[in-house]
Amino acid sequence: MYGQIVRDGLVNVTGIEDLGLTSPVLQRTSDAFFKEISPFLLHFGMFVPTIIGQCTPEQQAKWLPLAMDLKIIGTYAQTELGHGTFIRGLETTATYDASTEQFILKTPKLSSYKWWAGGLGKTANHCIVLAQLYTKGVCHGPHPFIVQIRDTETHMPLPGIKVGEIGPKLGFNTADNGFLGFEDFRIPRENLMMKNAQVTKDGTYVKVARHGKLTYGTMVFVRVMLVSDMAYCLAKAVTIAVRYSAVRRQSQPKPDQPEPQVLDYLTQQHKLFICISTAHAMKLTSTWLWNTFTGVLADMRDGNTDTLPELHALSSCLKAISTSDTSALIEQCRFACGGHGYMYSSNLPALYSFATATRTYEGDYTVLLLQTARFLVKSWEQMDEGKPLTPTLAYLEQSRNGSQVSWDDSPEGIVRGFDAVAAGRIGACVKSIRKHINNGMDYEDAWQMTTVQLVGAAEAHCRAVICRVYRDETARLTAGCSPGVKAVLDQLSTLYLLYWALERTGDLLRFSSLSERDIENLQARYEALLLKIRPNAVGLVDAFDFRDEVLMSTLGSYDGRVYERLMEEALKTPLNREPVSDSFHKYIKPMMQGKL
Ligand SMILES: CC/C=C\C/C=C\C/C=C\C/C=C\CC/C=C/C(=O)SCCNC(=O)CCNC(=O)[C@H](O)C(C)(C)COP(=O)(O)OP(=O)(O)OC[C@H]1O[C@@H](n2cnc3c(N)ncnc32)[C@H](O)[C@@H]1OP(=O)(O)O
Ligand SMILES: Cc1cc2nc3c(=O)[nH]c(=O)nc-3n(C[C@H](O)[C@H](O)[C@H](O)COP(=O)(O)OP(=O)(O)OC[C@H]3O[C@@H](n4cnc5c(N)ncnc54)[C@H](O)[C@@H]3O)c2cc1C
Repeated sequence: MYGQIVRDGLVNVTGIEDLGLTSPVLQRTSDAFFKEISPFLLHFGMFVPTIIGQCTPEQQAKWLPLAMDLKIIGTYAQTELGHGTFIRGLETTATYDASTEQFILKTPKLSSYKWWAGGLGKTANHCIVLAQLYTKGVCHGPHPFIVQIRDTETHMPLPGIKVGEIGPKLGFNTADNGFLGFEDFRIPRENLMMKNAQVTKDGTYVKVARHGKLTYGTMVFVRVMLVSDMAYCLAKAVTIAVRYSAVRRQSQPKPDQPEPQVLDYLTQQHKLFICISTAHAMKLTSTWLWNTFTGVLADMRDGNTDTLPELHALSSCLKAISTSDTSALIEQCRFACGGHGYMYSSNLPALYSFATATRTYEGDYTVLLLQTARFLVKSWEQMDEGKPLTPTLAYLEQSRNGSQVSWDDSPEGIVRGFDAVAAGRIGACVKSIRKHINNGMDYEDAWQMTTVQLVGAAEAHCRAVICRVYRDETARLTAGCSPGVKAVLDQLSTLYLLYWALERTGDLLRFSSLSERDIENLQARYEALLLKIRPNAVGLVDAFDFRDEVLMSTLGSYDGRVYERLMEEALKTPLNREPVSDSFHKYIKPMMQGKL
């Protein structure tokens, strides 16, 4: 199994390399080899980006060619058995020894062991290790080190290294996630990645970066990438589910009529068409977020970190919401395919297990939304002090006078409605925190007592951002399209707004003049729109243009031969190699004969 995985991974990687393509393409082509993830994903997805983002030019000149030519294979080992979210609580230490100009790495107890790094179990021979940096008796917090853990000739763990595979998981089972412990393991001083902080030969700590969290830069990059990846995953899942729903015929709503395609049921359209819209919404939002990210990187290259807090807040909530929505909607695609959606050969289980993992890694959902909430509350307080708001929070101004937004069910009106909900929920959080403080709580406790509301406010902010970006980008990108294409894409973006307006009627009743009659109108418009989209549903998923080799699905293949493919896959299962399993003779027959 592992051998096949590595072989496929190398065919994929070297094939891309031969074509001179870059690692984002690796993502896409690896899907033709793996239903889940390549064992080399962490190498290209985190090890290489960290060398680029955390090393000096001299260090990059040493390590980058080796990594890009696969002369070394790396991963990213930050999380430990005892800590993942709380990076400042990481226990692995790197203590500088000036007499030898080395760092001594230690995992002082079991909970300090690195745990989870993809590819660490059996594939990688190097890794980025986040460790608490000690020099001259002072701890300077978590810093990144590049560490060789295996002999590049024999692949044996180096002396002082304890490394292995963590065992089966819900998914990601082609990623050999591993554990790693250090017993007084020494590395050269130069293996501290020194772009943002340095230690001189005599052990003096020199802070380079003006912003204390640039060490966390790789995580921001990956979170930005994951939004795009979720769009891609969801597009695959809804392609499978819509094509299957066009093939599947079931039940007889009208006597003497043939069984209809299940795609003709309004409830099936309700399950699936939001998935098509959401894939588009997240793809357009991810491109917008990527452009924001590259803009902030450019600012930081000019020494300006002022735009980093907004990027952290955006990447945090968009990663949280895109992964949460995708997990839920891929499961909804699985539900829409009945029993066959539960078959591994449908590829929906693998897509789900991949997406649901992404809701956790690279920052847990709740934790990241609270990061965004921290930025929202700070922005509200700055608005109260008359300071300017960042672009994505401009809508807070409308809440300054506290007047209720009048409901307008046009697409732009609905977008403004979501702005009002976000502003209202943030304001409610600020009010709650201030109430608790007035009742004698300190700020930290007042914050903790408001965290349920804060998570909701961050989600509302994120939903408002997605709605606005999706609406604006659709208008911009369809300006030059044919009327037919424009009409269909407008239907999808309007469906997204109507769907979420109906999902958030409570908030809209609270923070706008939405009435019960307005809700009835929304529901009627939504249902009518489902019927309008139905004729184009298969065409819309075909437009995602997934080859069968990438979709890897018995239900979603282009030719629609679902039952033949299900049977073909069934007959391949090892249990069907012999008509009678030897377990019959060993166990079942003796049991039947009372001999067990
Ligand atoms: C499979 C994917 C397929 C395709 C994707 C394509 C490419 C991706 C490639 C590879 C990825 C593949 C697989 C990934 C495998 C998974 C890897 C991992 O999971 S790596 C480990 C990830 N771990 C985390 O994300 C940990 C989350 N925890 C944190 O981020 C922090 O600890 C947290 C922010 C939660 C809290 O830290 P703390 O020190 O307590 O900070 P505090 O809240 O006090 O805030 C202090 C201050 O700092 C600001 N800040 C915090 N984080 C950041 C940041 N990242 N950037 C900038 N600023 C930050 C925070 O806003 C606050 O500022 P103020 O004081 O408010 O000014
Ligand atoms: C498939 C997979 C692959 C991974 N790959 C890697 C990898 O390659 N490299 C790597 O370093 N790591 C990796 N990880 C680890 C991942 O980054 C962590 O699991 C993730 O950051 C969550 O941290 P945790 O496990 O400590 O969860 P915890 O933070 O312990 O979460 C447990 C619960 O506590 C809650 N919680 C925690 N802090 C707070 C708070 N401040 N306020 C409110 N609630 C809170 C969480 O919301 C959650 O409900 C991977 C994980 C998975 C699942």
